[in-house]
Amino acid sequence: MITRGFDTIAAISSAPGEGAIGIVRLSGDDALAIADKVYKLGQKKLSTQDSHTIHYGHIVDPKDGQEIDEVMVSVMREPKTFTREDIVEINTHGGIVATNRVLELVLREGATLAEPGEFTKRAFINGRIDLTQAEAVMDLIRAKTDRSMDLAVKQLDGKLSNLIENLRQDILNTLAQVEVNIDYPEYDDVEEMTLKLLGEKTTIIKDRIDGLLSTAKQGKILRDGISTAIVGRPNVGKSSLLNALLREEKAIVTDIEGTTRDTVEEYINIRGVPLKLVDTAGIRDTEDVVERIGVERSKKALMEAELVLLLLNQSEALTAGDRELLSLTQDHKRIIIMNKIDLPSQLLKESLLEWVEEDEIIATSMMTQEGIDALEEKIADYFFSGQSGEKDATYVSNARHIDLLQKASQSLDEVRNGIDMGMPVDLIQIDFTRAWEILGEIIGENAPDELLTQLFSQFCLGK
Ligand SMILES: Nc1nc2c(c(=O)[nH]1)N(C=O)[C@@H](CNc1ccc(C(=O)N[C@@H](CCC(=O)O)C(=O)O)cc1)CN2
Ligand SMILES: Nc1nc2c(ncn2[C@@H]2O[C@H](COP(=O)(O)OP(=O)(O)OP(=O)(O)O)[C@@H](O)[C@H]2O)c(=O)[nH]1
Ligand SMILES: [K+]
Ligand SMILES: [Mg+2]
Repeated sequence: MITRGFDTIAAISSAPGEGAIGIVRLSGDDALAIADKVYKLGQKKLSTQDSHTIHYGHIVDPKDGQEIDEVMVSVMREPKTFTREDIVEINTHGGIVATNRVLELVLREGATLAEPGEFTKRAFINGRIDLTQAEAVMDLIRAKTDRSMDLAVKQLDGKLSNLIENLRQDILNTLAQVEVNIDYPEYDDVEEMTLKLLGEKTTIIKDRIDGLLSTAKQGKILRDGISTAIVGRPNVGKSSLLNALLREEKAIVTDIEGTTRDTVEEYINIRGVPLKLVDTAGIRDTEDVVERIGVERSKKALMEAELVLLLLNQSEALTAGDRELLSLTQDHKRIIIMNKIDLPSQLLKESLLEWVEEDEIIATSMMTQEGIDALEEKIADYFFSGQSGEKDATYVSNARHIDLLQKASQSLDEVRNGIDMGMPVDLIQIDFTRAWEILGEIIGENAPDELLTQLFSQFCLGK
């Protein structure tokens, strides 16, 4: 894909399906020439228009003169464009047929169908953005909460890139200083001085890398959300809890056991902590085929969850089913919710302490909303212990970045070991340089084709 280089690509850049306006985007040297072939408004030519202007007209099939759509066409000339190539955006009437027909026409007239992410890939290859910014484009599209969106926008702005660039510059400056020392060994203690310099810089740079790595756990949470399963036997109030947290009657609530048949997923923001919340079918043995499949899905959601909200009905005594769930979730990060405290109590907190830690328990009523606030606080505390207010911090959230930062940190450990073991400077320099190279991989320097293909193939078509 990368070697194809500079042909002119085209794709539908708006969401598939019906919409008010659809966008067919072209990028490359022939974008304007191709657009001219299909655009019609009197004698007007798009190729003679100023950059960053928009034009009313029609898309007409040059073969038979048939009018395809009434459009607005944006003309953007390189280099100040998304891809750093000439870009034409044809704004069609939204709808599957109009956008598809315009796309087919420009493909017939010389454009090549863009691969997923190819526009963004060109922005990267042409040097407008680095790899972390390209990855941020995808994160931005996928973001499900305000916090994950904020995180992606910062990365798109180059916040992470700048940090990485600065670290690399520091390493480079140090290496240059080491070279100078080696080239001019006028003094007897030059070796000692050089090792001292390397040692100090290694500590400073490694501290900064480790500092970034320490944000990884929270970064991942902010980006992906915490997968949270609401589980419990039938009728304990799981769907009522989902609705209470969403503040919306999303899931069906009835007094019939087995109301929820399938898992229901929602993204929500609880005090800055994004959750992927899954309401599940009440877990019990059942003859009902559909419900049984639902129960299997509940167990799967439970197993995959990072956080389990286990509901008990405190107006009933603990059942065998409750005990099974208590033991099944033992090794999970969990909150035990004693629900229905508006009803007379049959289940004492004290009797639960045999099974669970006191601070795992919280009491609620979905009828009176009592305890919802405390629950939200507990969830936020679990993951942020009061730090969720740090809006301006840079978080690393991407597994690829985390992996490379760890490797860079390890190379610096090697540098430190080398110094401690009295290794020669030129060997120590190798590990120091290695850290510089690894940091370069984060921003996509010398990125191998396979990596780019793999990364950009995860993008949407037309992006
Ligand atoms: N119609 C339309 N809307 C869109 C996009 C698009 O491609 N087309 N975008 C697609 O994702 C996003 C906007 N992202 C963009 C990022 C950079 C440039 C750009 O032209 N950058 C140049 C020039 C900046 C300037 O004029 O100062 C540059 O960085 O050199 C354009 C769009 C969201 N909205
Ligand atoms: N009194 C009282 N009733 C509640 C409370 N929470 C839920 N309920 C009621 O309990 C019944 C079951 O609630 P659901 O939210 O459907 O329970 P569920 O756990 O999702 O049930 P299944 O999906 O069937 O497993 C409904 O009639 C709710 O109105 C509560 O705190 N107090
Ligand atoms: K129910
Ligand atoms: Mg339910």
